[in-house]
Formats: sequence, structure tokens, C-alpha cells
Amino acid sequence: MTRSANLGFPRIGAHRELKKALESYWKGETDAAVLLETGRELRARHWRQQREAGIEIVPSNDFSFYDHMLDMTVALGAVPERFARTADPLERYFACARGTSEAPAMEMTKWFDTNYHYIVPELHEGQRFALSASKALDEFREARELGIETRPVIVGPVTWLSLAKGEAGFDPLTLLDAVLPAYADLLSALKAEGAEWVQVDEPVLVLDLSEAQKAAFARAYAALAPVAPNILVATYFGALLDNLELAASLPVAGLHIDLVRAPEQLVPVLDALGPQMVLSVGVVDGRNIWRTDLDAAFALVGKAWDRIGPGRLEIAPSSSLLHTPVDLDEETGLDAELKSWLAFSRQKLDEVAALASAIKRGRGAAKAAFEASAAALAAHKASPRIHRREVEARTAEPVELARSSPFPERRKVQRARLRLPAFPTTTIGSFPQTRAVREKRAALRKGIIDTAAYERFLEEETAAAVRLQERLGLDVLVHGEFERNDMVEYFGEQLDGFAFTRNGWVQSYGSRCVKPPIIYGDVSRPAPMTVRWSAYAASLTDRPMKGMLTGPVTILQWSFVRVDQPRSETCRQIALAIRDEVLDLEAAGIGIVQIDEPALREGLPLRRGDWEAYLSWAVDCFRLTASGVADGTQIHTHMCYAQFEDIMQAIVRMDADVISIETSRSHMHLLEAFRDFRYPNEIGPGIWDIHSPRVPGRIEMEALLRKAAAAIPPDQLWVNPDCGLKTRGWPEVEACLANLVETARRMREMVETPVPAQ
Ligand SMILES: Nc1nc2c(c(=O)[nH]1)N[C@@H](CNc1ccc(C(=O)N[C@@H](CCC(=O)N[C@@H](CCC(=O)N[C@@H](CCC(=O)O)C(=O)O)C(=O)O)C(=O)O)cc1)CN2
Ligand code: MET
Ligand SMILES: [Zn+2]
Repeated sequence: MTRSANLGFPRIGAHRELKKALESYWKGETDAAVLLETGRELRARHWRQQREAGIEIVPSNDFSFYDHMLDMTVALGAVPERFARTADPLERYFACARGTSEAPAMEMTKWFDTNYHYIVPELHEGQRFALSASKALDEFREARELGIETRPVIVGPVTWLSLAKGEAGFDPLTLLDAVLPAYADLLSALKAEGAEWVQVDEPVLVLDLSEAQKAAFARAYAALAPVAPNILVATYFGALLDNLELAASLPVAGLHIDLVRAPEQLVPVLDALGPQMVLSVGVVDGRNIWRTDLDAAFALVGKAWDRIGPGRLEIAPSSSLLHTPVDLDEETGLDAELKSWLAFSRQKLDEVAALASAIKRGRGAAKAAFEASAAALAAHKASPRIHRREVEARTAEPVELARSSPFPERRKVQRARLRLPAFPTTTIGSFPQTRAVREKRAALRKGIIDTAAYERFLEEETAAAVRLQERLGLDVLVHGEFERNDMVEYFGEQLDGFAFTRNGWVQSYGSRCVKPPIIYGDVSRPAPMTVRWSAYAASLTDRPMKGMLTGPVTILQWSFVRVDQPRSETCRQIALAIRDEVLDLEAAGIGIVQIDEPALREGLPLRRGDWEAYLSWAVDCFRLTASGVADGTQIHTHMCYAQFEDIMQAIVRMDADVISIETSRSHMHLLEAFRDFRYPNEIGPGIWDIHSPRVPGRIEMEALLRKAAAAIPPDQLWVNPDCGLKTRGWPEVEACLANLVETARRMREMVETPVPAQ
């Protein structure tokens, strides 16, 4: 019989219980027992909630204390050697994720096109594997003790290897045969424990695959299927396309497909599916927060039912619900109309259950749910809050995307105006968001202090940051971003067409969460957003003060976006709002404006064939924000976590006067792309990895900067950290910035670059 299923539930808890438990454990305020108990409570609560919602196939092992890729790495016995000295398994696990004083953390990177970060497996030639953790088994048993039979979830071998990194020239995929026995041990242990099914996630099946990857799929599943419980291979975030035949021919019992991102793949999948295979149709969006159009979803499910019958069908969200907030019922601040358009994780489970009962017992069985969905959808479509004629008219008008003069000319004007030394020093924007800052904001929210008191506090913080930067001798200062809860949410709160939630938290990495704003309508800027703080900070110093904005692509990428118009259209609306802000900053005397685009790379479509179209509008939107200023106004941008090699052309086309990038963890490796491309404008390669509390010494920073100066003409170089400092503490910041400024000073002496006099 057709069954309702879930692929994964958010782990952090409706009130970020996991975040709080982790952070107090890390601080040493609570012991491991408290943390483990919090994990147990969250799992139990989430299993029960899924069961109560009517989900028949409930996942286990989707919980994680940090990241599910790291869990898999631990299970396979592939923890890097440098952590072996940490004896306690829980401590060792967190050492991998966060580093220790002796062993730097494992790398972290974006999970497909989401804002979730996974811990990258580090593999080497001759790597050995052995099943080394019982987590999947323990959680399966734990659920069974609560009376809930679950379907354990693991990351599949081809995805796990494909997302791993090896030393230069080493392809982790060559370890397939070596890793399969450990996978086989894990799967047969689950089978022996009585698991009937297991969900094996292979999202790389929606990417462009090499021949080696394709061969690995056939080989892996031929080896694993005989020893495993029934395997459901789960794909999500896109269409199988040319990998469809491969996926459908695997010797496994079931396949999950994403019909939200790729509804058009249903018919081809049905055509290709083996005669015994179960099909799990992902029809409720695991990546966005809009309420499901149950009629449309039902039509898709019905099509599958007609073709394969009831016995082989499962109804599920498109992907794990990890990427959506937990519970809409917690949102007491949203107006009723807007709320009626939305569904968070718990509401999505209800939708899946409604679809399953409708297909099994007829639509009458879920009449209320279908009627409510149709009514909300109709109201949403007709709502006057979505379309604003003046915004749409302005968005349609052509705007010049190029700056008035080419870079070499702008550079002359800017150098004459700014009079910066060689190797100018700056930071990326934020200074520590201490507990005191967050508590003040919480106090304002709760009405304990008023706006005037809050702003006085922010002025003091800003002034102290300006004084510190002057004392340390930085050349281009920032105001510190103390007024911002988050670099995207802060803008979302001030722009029209955006809604924001009280509790709509989504895990970004480890204990760090974000509250993505919701773009529901045409976007415009009712008033300046940042000028007050930049102008205040500028008034305190004679040095150049850099204005600080988040770029349109990043605001788009880190928000929940409307689906009734192309992303490019929404992005252009945001770009026009940011353009106005840039011009207001310029008019207020701010001579340098940084427009951050850390998510530009992450927004790349998963298939290469779609890259060009995306990069074209994304870069245009960035240019639109910057093209209105005079030659003498210097535009910076900033990117982190990016593989720049792929997108150099686009970065050149952005034509920012200065770009700062994250390079220290890769030991300037990323800079090679800029060298090979003869990147024409100025660059600040990060010389301080801000992701850990470690204080790099001057020798280390100097080595990085020299390496940069060997790759890039020194008069194009800036000196800065990898990214903003909001997650760091003041003592490290002060020590590191002192080293950074000293490093730049010594470089100036050493290189004696003639600074053009213009
Ligand atoms: N949106 C987004 N995505 C991003 C990044 C980013 O900066 N923003 N950076 C990259 C890395 N990702 C990151 C994601 C989150 C955080 C982060 O620091 N998040 C904070 C929350 C930030 C926030 O919204 N803070 C609010 C609310 C803070 C809060 O929890 N307040 C307490 C009360 C205050 C207290 O006692 O601490 C509460 O509500 O209970 C504020 O400052 O106002 C956290 O999880 O701790 C850092 C990096 C990639 N993706
Ligand atoms: C994730 S990129 C962060 C850029 C931002 N200006 C900051 O310093 O925090
Ligand atoms: Zn950054």
C-alpha cells in the first residue's frame, strides 16, 4: 500500500535546544551527559511528532550533533590522523569539526546549493576504512524502544567519496573498493538488527557525473544490495536527466526523486523505473516555506499511482526538511494572511500525510486539508500585497550597468582621493557579536529597553571599534555591524516585500543558525538602511570609513524566495534597492562601499549547462548596485567559501575596484586563479583564517602575504582577514589585527613598491 514518508527532520529543535546544549557543553558549563540527553529528547520528540502527523515511514540517523557527513566519516573510520590524540569519541568528533590548539579543524563547505555546510572528508592514497561507530544502529534501537520502527538514513558511498577531498592529484573515488566493506558492514548490521529499509542518500545523481562516478554507482550497489536491507536511493535538489537510466537500473529496491525542483522528470522516471522498484515522489518542498498546492501535488502523485499502482508508491517531501524551520505555530508575530501561505517542517508533514490519505481513501478523506490549501493559494495569488506597479515598472526600465570609466581611470581618481599606502589594511566588516550585543538586541525586542537606549549602546560599541582600529593602525575602517542581527536578515527587516519570522531558525553549520527572511512580494526600499551607522562611524575619524552592504544575489540566496516569478526578477528588484543605498552612502560622504556577495558562487545551478544564464543575470545585478557611483567612489566586494576557478570570468565582469576573498585555509591556492586570469583590479586575499580562535603569528601571515605578492603584482594587493569577525572574541581580534597591520608594514618596507603619485 502507498505510504507517507519523510527523508529527514531538522535537528536543532523548535527552540534551538541543540544549539544551546552544544554551546554550553563547548564552554564547559555542562557535561556530556546533559548534551547526550538533549539529543535523546530531541530525537524522541521529533519521531513522535512525525508519527502523530501520520507519517508512516519515519527516518532515524538523520539527527546529528554537528553534521551528517561528519557522522558518516566517523562511522567509516576515516577520521584524519591528526585527531587521534583526542581519546574521547565525543571530544574527537567535535575536534574534527572545530579544531583544537594542535589540530586545525577539517574543512567545511556548502552542501549543494544550500546554506548548510558539511564537514569535508579528507582522504589519502592507501586510506583504510573500518566500521567504527554504532550511531545508526543505536538510534534505530532507540526509536524501536519508543515503539517506532524507522528507516535509517546514511550518506551513500558515491556521494560521500565525491564530496571528499584528497591531496592534489588524488581522486578519492579510487577508494571505492576500499570503503565498500565498511559500508557493507554497516548495512548488514542494520539488517541484522531488523531494519526493513534503509535510505541511502545519493544527491550527486542530480549533478553532471564523470564516467568514473557512473561506474562507481553500478559497482557500489551491486556489492551492497545483497547484504543490505531494502535500499531506497534518495536523490534531491534537481533532476536526474542523463543519470536517470543509471539510477533506475541500480539493483536497489527503491528510488526517491525530487518533483518540486523537477516535476517534469516524473514521466521519464516512470518510463525508466524497474518493474519491482518502489518510487518515492518528493512533492512537498523541502527547500522553501510555501504551502503546498495540494491539488497540483495530488495530480503528480495520481499520475504515478496510475502507472505503478498503490503497492510501490511513497509520498514524501522533496528532500530532507533540514533546510526549513521547524514549526509555523511558533510564529506569533506573522499576520494571519501571510501565515496562511506558509508551511514549515511540521506543517509539511501534515501535507504529506494529507496527500497519502487522499490517494489511499479518496480526496474526501483529506477534504479539509485540500480545501484549506486551495483557499490559501487563491488568496495568495489574488493578494494586493504581492505586486506593486511602481516597482515592476522600475524593474523593467533599462539601467546602465557599466561604471562611468574603466578601472585604470577610476583607480587614478581613487588613489588621489584616498591616499592609501601600498598593501592597504582593512577588515571585512563585522566585529565581534558578543553576548552583550545580542542581549541588548533581545532586550529591545522584549521592550526592556527603548530604541534610544539601544542606539546609544550601539554608538558606544561602534565608537570603541573605531578607536581600536585607529589605535591598531588600520588604513580603511569599518563601523563593525553591531546593529545587525545577520547580514541578510537585517536588510530583509527593512525592505518592503520581505517578511521575517520570530523563530524560523535553520541550521547553517554546527550550532550556528540563520533566520532567512521571506520574500513574498515586490521589493523596494522605503528608507535608507545603513547610512545612519556608516555616517556616524565616519564622523568619528579622519580615515576612510567603508560602507557595508549585502549584495542582491546573497540576499536572494539566503532568503526564502517567491516562486511566482523567476529568481532573476526578484534579484533585480533587490539590486535596485541596494543601488539606492549605495548612492545614499556616497551622498553622505562615504568614499568606499563594500557590497558583499559571498553567496554568488553557491547560487550556481547544479548543472554546468545552466551556469551561464545564471552568471549573466547574477553579475548584472551586482553591477546594477554599483554602476551609479562616481569614479572616485571605490566599490569593494567580498566572497568567501568559493571555488573561484570556475567563475573567474564572472568575477572579472563584476568589475569591483577591490575584491576580498577567503584564501588562508587553502594557503593562497585560490589566488592562482586570479594570477592565471591576470585579474585586472585590486585583491585582498585573506591572510587570517577567522574560522578558528587560533591567533596566527606574524611569520605565518607574512608567509601568506609573500606568497600572494609572488602571484599578484604587489600594487594590486590589499591586506585583510578571510571574512568578517562576528564569530570571534575581542582578545583574538585585537591580537590578530595587530599582527596583520605589522605584516603589511613590513611588506611595505621589504617590497618598496613605488606607489603611483597621482
Ligand atoms: N544568513 C547568513 N548565512 C551565512 C552567513 C551569514 O553571516 N548569514 N555566513 C556564512 C556562515 N554561516 C553563518 C551562519 C550563522 C552565523 C551566526 O553567527 N548565527 C548566529 C545567529 C545570528 C542572529 O540572528 N542573531 C540574532 C539573535 C541572536 C539570539 O540567539 N538571541 C538570543 C538572545 C540573546 C542571547 O542571550 O544570546 C535569543 O533570541 O534567544 C541577534 O543577534 O539579534 C547564531 O547561530 O548564534 C554565523 C555564520 C554562510 N552563510
Ligand atoms: C559571510 S561574508 C560576511 C561579510 C560581512 N560584511 C561580515 O563581515 O560579517
Ligand atoms: Zn565572508
